Amino acid sequence: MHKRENPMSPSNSTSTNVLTANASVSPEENGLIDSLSLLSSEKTVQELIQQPLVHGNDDHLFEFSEALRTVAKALRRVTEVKASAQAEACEWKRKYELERARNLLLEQKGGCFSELNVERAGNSVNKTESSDENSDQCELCSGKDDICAHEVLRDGETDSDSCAVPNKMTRKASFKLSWCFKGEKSDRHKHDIVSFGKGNITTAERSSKQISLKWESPPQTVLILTKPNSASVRLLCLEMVRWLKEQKKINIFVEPRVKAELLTESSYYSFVQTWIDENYLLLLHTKVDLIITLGGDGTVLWAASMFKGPVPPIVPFSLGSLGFMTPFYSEHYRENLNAILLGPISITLRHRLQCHIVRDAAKSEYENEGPMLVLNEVTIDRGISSFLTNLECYCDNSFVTRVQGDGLILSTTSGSTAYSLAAGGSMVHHQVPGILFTPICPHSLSFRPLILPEHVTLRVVVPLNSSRSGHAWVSFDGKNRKQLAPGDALVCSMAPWPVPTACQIDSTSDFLRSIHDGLHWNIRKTQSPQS
Ligand SMILES: NC(=O)c1ccc[n+]([C@@H]2O[C@H](COP(=O)([O-])OP(=O)(O)OC[C@H]3O[C@@H](n4cnc5c(N)ncnc54)[C@H](O)[C@@H]3O)[C@@H](O)[C@H]2O)c1
Ligand SMILES: Nc1ncnc2c1ncn2[C@@H]1O[C@H](COP(=O)(O)OP(=O)(O)OP(=O)(O)O)[C@@H](O)[C@H]1O
Repeated sequence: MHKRENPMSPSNSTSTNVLTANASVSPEENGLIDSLSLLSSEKTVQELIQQPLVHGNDDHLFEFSEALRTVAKALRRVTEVKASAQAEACEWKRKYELERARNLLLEQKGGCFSELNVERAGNSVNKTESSDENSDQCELCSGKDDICAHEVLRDGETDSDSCAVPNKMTRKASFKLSWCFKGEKSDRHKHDIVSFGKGNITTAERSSKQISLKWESPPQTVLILTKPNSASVRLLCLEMVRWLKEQKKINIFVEPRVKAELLTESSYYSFVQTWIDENYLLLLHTKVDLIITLGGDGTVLWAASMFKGPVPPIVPFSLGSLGFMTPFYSEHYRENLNAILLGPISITLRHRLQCHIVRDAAKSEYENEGPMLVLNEVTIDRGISSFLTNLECYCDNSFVTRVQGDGLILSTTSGSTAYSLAAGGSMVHHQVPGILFTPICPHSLSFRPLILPEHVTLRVVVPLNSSRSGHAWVSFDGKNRKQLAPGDALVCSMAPWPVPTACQIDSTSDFLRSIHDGLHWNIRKTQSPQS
């Protein structure tokens, strides 16, 4: 007959663990306590269940061994239920992520397919086939040097309701983006940022290079956005609309206010398209190949704020006072637009920050606010309060600092020449990936501005105990001020949708020109040579 082993015998590994743990209690008690903690391991549970029953004179030992087996079985049932719940949760998560990825893909392809009945254009069979291949491989990447390509899209019959011009077939132009190196198209773009072959660490990419946009099909639809209340802007708009329509056969969208202005001028402009329902803006990026802004930096900010997702390339014409983001001169609009409609165009991808307000009083996630996208900066300040702000700042959950002063600016690199600069922050080239952390009038001699990497998530909390300063105020690109109550937080990270702006020359030349011309940066009379 098979000799059953005593589970408490030193030869048994489980019982060895059980018996050697705690010397201050009896072996039986000690074994039970430690066994319970060990039972959390699935292997241990299995081993205990498979233990043979104890046969011997010691009734206590027998009972103890039976109790252990019962506990082990119960724990195994719990583990099984938990595992199956986890598997189910994983499966739902996978389905959710698949569905989400599919929706994003559809959105990138051209908005809500089902709502708008957007189809791929059939004007070129080869082109459609090749874009199908690309979309299988990677929706956005189609070649070694290419960053992404748009597909040619066509509207169906059903989207006339919110648009002044009914059932007009408009196409989204197809384009390719590629990296350039010192003005040349480079075939050296690699996806590996760091390689460490043979133990030697080398880097291939440190920041994005100049990006070039090449049209694959001609752009056909342009959205013109204008600064309000300006006679010169209005005149230029009238002229530009006529020129684009008559010389370039371009479809034109304007804001409802501008359409009304154009019609007051002449009924000739009735071909210009607009929208009535603000929801139409959600799909505007699927219609528009280019955006032209006529105004100053504020008009570029306005243009960016209209697009909560992807943004078509912006061509900013300067009709303002400073024009950091507006490199094109309005006097030369014909030459500039001729060149841009033909392509290729050097573009700057201006990163945006996406911000959420997490309310302390919110009962569920849905009561929080966001995302709000900013091209320049998000500012948290003391508003009309005469007390210092008291803001706790965290970076990826690590405590950064407490801001005691007038407030804090979280800025993009595009915004580095705006409010952040005025508050003592550095000017940063737009292609340097980073988030600027700039205090406003900090009451501390040692508070210097920081630049943090672009992948971090920043959280600025108004502490619950901030009894003196109480509330703080948050504003987005200088607009949409909202109050933050004690306990509320602003959470901020890099948005996935940059604002592509056309360059006059290239990103670096335009940046340097803007700080020289706009700010007279480092202008000083040259010291005369010693005589
Ligand atoms: N003390 C300050 O410098 C201060 C205070 C408040 C707001 N602002 C800036 O104004 C911006 C809003 O601009 P607006 O045109 O709607 O308001 P606005 O008409 O009041 O213009 C503010 C000024 O900021 C300039 N500006 C805007 N963005 C810039 C940028 N990226 N680089 C350099 N200068 C820039 C504009 O050209 C304009 O001269 C905010 O995002 C903020 O950066 C600056
Ligand atoms: N299409 C628009 N609709 C409503 N407001 C707009 C529009 N375009 C611009 N604005 C607002 O008008 C204001 C002035 O615009 P903008 O900054 O372009 O002109 P500016 O002040 O003359 O130029 P600069 O900023 O170079 O000094 C800004 O606050 C901007 O947000």
